[in-house]
Amino acid sequence: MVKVCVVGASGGIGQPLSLLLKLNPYVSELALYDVRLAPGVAQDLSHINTNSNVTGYSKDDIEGALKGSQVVVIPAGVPRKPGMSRDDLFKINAGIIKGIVTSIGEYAPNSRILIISNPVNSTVPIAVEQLKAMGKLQPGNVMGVTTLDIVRAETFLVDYLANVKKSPTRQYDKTAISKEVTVIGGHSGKTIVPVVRNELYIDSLQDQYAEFIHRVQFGGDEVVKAKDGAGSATLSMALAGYRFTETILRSIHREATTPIPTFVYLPGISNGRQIQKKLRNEALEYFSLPVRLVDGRVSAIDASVLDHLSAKEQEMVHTAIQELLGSIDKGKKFVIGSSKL
Ligand SMILES: NC(=O)c1ccc[n+]([C@@H]2O[C@H](COP(=O)([O-])OP(=O)(O)OC[C@H]3O[C@@H](n4cnc5c(N)ncnc54)[C@H](O)[C@@H]3O)[C@@H](O)[C@H]2O)c1
Ligand SMILES: O=C(O)C[C@H](O)C(=O)O
Repeated sequence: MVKVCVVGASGGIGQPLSLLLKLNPYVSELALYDVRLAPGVAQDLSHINTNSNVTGYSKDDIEGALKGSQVVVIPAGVPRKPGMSRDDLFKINAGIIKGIVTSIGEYAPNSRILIISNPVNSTVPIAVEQLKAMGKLQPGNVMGVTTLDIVRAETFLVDYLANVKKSPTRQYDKTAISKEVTVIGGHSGKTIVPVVRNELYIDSLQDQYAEFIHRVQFGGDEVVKAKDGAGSATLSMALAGYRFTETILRSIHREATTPIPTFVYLPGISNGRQIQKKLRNEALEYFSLPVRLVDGRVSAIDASVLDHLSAKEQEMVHTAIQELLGSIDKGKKFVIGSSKL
């Protein structure tokens, strides 16, 4: 049985994510931490009659929340408003993530750390560098959550295919088609690279293929615009964050899991160096790719998806890498300063 801690539990993502985790049979203890309102959210959830115990921790007790946690999920920090990029959140969220990860290094150094807070392309490097500086880094434990991009890609692919002539969706159910698409790279605009495994689908989409790619890459903007100043994706993100966390929990319980993409520190993973070569950029330290899990930790990267990329997908990977290099560098510099790089 597992203690899961949600840091940022009172927020737009934190609350529905905590609700979903309250329903998970593998969770024995759900620790909710936030700088505001977490005891209230925990009291509310504690009236649900599933087996886990829920406790809310107030601002000054992150130690209590983290101690004994095997999994820590972090949706803490500010969300975007219309006109902002995810990178605009760096100013506030970089410090928030550094602080939270420092506490994790102190109180739950062996936990799996699932980072939702944006900009993911920089917050994950911040977490890794901070743990490194503390001598507490276990690279397979630090995962940037990119699952929302996959959820979107699955949804949009089915939507587009349902509307094109000669659609193969008439022959397959939605779940089967969902398995034909994944997303690699990073979590922002052009760093998001949707990969459609079945060429038949790309052919069917024709000129809507470009539209499909754009919607996956900029799906976050659609939500930010529609929420009109009230924040960004929360409910679809809670579902995505739950899907990722559930996979980690199943792996901890020795269940076989299919490789799931996550944004990881390549040099720290067993076959990470090979992946850097495969991506033809040995300076690239982070990338999201499907990973194999052992005990809920990344044990290796499954890069088979890279072997079958179309020319267009290769071009998108190249573009993604150029942008990622800058965002990663910015995250690293925030922790270790430019002089040591
Ligand atoms: N990875 C993704 O795919 C993805 C998707 C959607 C949103 N996000 C990001 O997730 C973050 C949260 O989004 P939201 O909509 O839930 O925002 P929100 O403002 O509704 O909630 C954030 C919560 O974090 C809390 N918080 C702030 N500083 C904290 C700290 N130091 N310790 C603990 N809690 C703290 C706040 O009190 C608040 O309750 C944003 O950065 C957003 O950009 C990422
Ligand atoms: O778009 C955002 O700022 C939130 C999130 O990263 C998303 O993709 O919805």
